[in-house]
Amino acid sequence: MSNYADPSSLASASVSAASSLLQVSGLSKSFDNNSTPIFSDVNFSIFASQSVALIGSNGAGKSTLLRCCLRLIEPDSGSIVFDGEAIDKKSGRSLSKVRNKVGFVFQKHCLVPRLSVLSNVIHGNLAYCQGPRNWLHGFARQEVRERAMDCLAQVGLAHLATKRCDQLSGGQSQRVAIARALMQQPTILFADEPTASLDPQSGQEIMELFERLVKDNGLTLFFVSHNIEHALKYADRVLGLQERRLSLDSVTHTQSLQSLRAFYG
Ligand SMILES: Nc1ncnc2c1ncn2[C@@H]1O[C@H](COP(=O)(O)OP(=O)(O)OP(=O)(O)O)[C@@H](O)[C@H]1O
Repeated sequence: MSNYADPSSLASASVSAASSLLQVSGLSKSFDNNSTPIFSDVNFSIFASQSVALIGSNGAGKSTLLRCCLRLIEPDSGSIVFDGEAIDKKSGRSLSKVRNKVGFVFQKHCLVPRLSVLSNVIHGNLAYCQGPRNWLHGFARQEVRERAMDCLAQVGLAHLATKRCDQLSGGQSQRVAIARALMQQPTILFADEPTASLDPQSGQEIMELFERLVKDNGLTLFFVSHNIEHALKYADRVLGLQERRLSLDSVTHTQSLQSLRAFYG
């Protein structure tokens, strides 16, 4: 487990923004004006090279919270400091610049089915490209192609570079999605239920891949999961949304399957 300033309590928001990669303070969100918020006054910090799991029942607001952290969904109130920069008031290009530091992996990997694995990974570089020519890997610069191959090697799929994505298994597709996210050279990876559609073995392999990326590459991981065994095994810290609050913020080694099951009530 990584060493970090202790977030074993809800006090993590008091740690200074300078020491955290992502600091969220007083975040609230409701979808309809004046309706009961999905969550309110959420405070937490994520530190570099940490793996942090976010758990909670269906509908607790996990995906919404993840997206609010980058203002992909606009929060109603609260402040967000990412990599030392307040992003509350940013817009346009300066907000995109911050978002480019974040790799996203979803339950549904959203690959382009008819394109090759390599082309899909190269798409991860689009944020850094000017013009549409780079959309096709045939036009991508050699260094970009080499980096894409390197990302594929990191997820163990270099040998499938030329295969079409609609010929991959679910686990392989998720690896391609991770390679595509790595192509962005992210500071942090946000993963929303990355193993939910995978069988237990493939799901574990994906979590082991994340673990390696955190330990060996120093990547920071923020993942949503309903799998509390994964949360305990692969996260340094676990956050839990319940009854519209972030009511759990704990290092995982003080938690157990029993305590996390109890959290679900
Ligand atoms: N765009 C939207 N408009 C209105 N309500 C929404 C919207 N997106 C989400 N919600 C509502 O917000 C609540 C939280 O949804 P969210 O998807 O964040 O929960 P979750 O904890 O990720 O759920 P699950 O574990 O089932 O994926 C739900 O009641 C959902 O219906």
